[in-house]
Order: sequence, then structure tokens, then C-alpha cells
Amino acid sequence: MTAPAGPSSTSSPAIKICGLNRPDMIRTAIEAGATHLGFVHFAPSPRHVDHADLARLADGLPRGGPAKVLLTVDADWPVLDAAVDALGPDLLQLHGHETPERIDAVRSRYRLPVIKAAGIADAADIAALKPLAATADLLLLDARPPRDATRPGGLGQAFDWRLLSGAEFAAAIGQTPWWLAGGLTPATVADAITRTRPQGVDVSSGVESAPGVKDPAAIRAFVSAARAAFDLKT
Ligand SMILES: O=C(O)c1ccccc1NCC(=O)[C@H](O)[C@H](O)COP(=O)(O)O
Repeated sequence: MTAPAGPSSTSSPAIKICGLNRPDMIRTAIEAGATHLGFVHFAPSPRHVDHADLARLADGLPRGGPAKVLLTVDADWPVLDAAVDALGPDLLQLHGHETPERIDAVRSRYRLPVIKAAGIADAADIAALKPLAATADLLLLDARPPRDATRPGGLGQAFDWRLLSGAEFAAAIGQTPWWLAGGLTPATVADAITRTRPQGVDVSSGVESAPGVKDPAAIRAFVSAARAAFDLKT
């Protein structure tokens, strides 16, 4: 699947700040040079943004700025329809147990590129990427959440990046672009990029002072470190 160039492009280095829920933090992320802004629409999350706030936050965004990513978890059509309508996203991030068939259906319904998040803890998770990589426009590789987790992401947990260096990973991912997530911080993101060579990085907890509360200094430090590691002009 090849997405068009522009805000929904999946081909240039990406730095996504996820779990944004306040205009001032959005401004900080944009000024720092983030390429993607993530909005979580999942009620159990401390970063949940409801329909009214999705619309308000979208209204305040500059034209031609970073891409808006709507994150949902196993959402049904009415929930997705309302959230897409409120935010007007450029990309959709599916962070639950969505199947390849569901990914296709979501892409067709909204005519938007689909990012599929996949939890990684061991080699079996790498093998399981193949059908998702064959369908999604982009994969977001995150730590597999513990069984008793109350949400499937935004947990600040890293996984073993060595799983991304073998032939098994290359075979499973094919040509599909992928972003690295899971426990990244301003201190680790450059090393993560150098070691794993993703097309993008994604952070939430690592730029927060408490769950759901973004830290502007940490956002700036994260984006600056990631831009330098990707060799993006400042
Ligand atoms: O942020 C949440 O609360 C959340 C809830 C449900 C599904 C996904 C969620 N967040 C995903 C992300 O913020 C990131 O895409 C990714 O998981 C990295 O998060 P972190 O390890 O906290 O940096």
C-alpha cells in the first residue's frame, strides 16, 4: 500500500507525539518540529479526547502543519465515524486487535492511510506481523502490553529491539514502512533510531510528567534528539 505525499505521507522520517490533549502542548510539539500529532480516542485512557474536544483541538490547528493521527482501539463504525468527523484526521492508527480485513475496511470507508499498531515481546510476535504488514500502510511496533494492562499502549514500556535485526523481521515486514514506539524518551530516542533504523518514532509517556500530562521541555528534547538522529534540518 503506498500512501500519497503530503500530511498523510508514510515515506519520510516521522516524529509523532501521541496523546496530545491540550492546545498549548500541541503548539509546543508543532514548534519543536514534530511531524505527526496523535490524539487518543479511547475512554479508559488518561489521554482520551472526546468528540467535542477533538473538534475544538482540530479547529485550532494551523493549515499545512503536522499530520493529525486519530488513535482508536477496536472501535466500531459509529465511534469511528464520529471521531473521524470531529478531528478530520490525516491518518488512522488502529491500536487494538484489528484484523487485516478490518484494516482494509477502515481504509476503504475513510480513504485514509491506516497505521496498525502491533505489540512485540518475542519471535512469535515478529512472525505475526506478516499479514498486518501486507495490509496496513504502516506498522507501529510497540511493546506487547501485560495481560492485566488496562490499555494496549501508552504504557512507557520498551521491548527488545534486537528482535528487529534478524532475517525473520525483514521477511515479515517486507517493504512496509514501520515506526518504533514503546518506552522511548528524550534520552533513548537517538540510540533507538541509530540501532533499529525505523522510518519514524512515536512517544507518549516519555514526554509526560504524569499520565496524560505532557511536559513541554521533554517534548522539545525528544523532537530535537529525534530530528538530529534522522538528520532532519532544524
Ligand atoms: O496512550 C494511551 O493511553 C493509549 C491507549 C490505548 C492505546 C494506545 C495508547 N497509546 C499509544 C501511544 O501513545 C503510542 O502510540 C505508543 O504506545 C507509545 O507509548 P509510550 O510507550 O507511552 O511512549
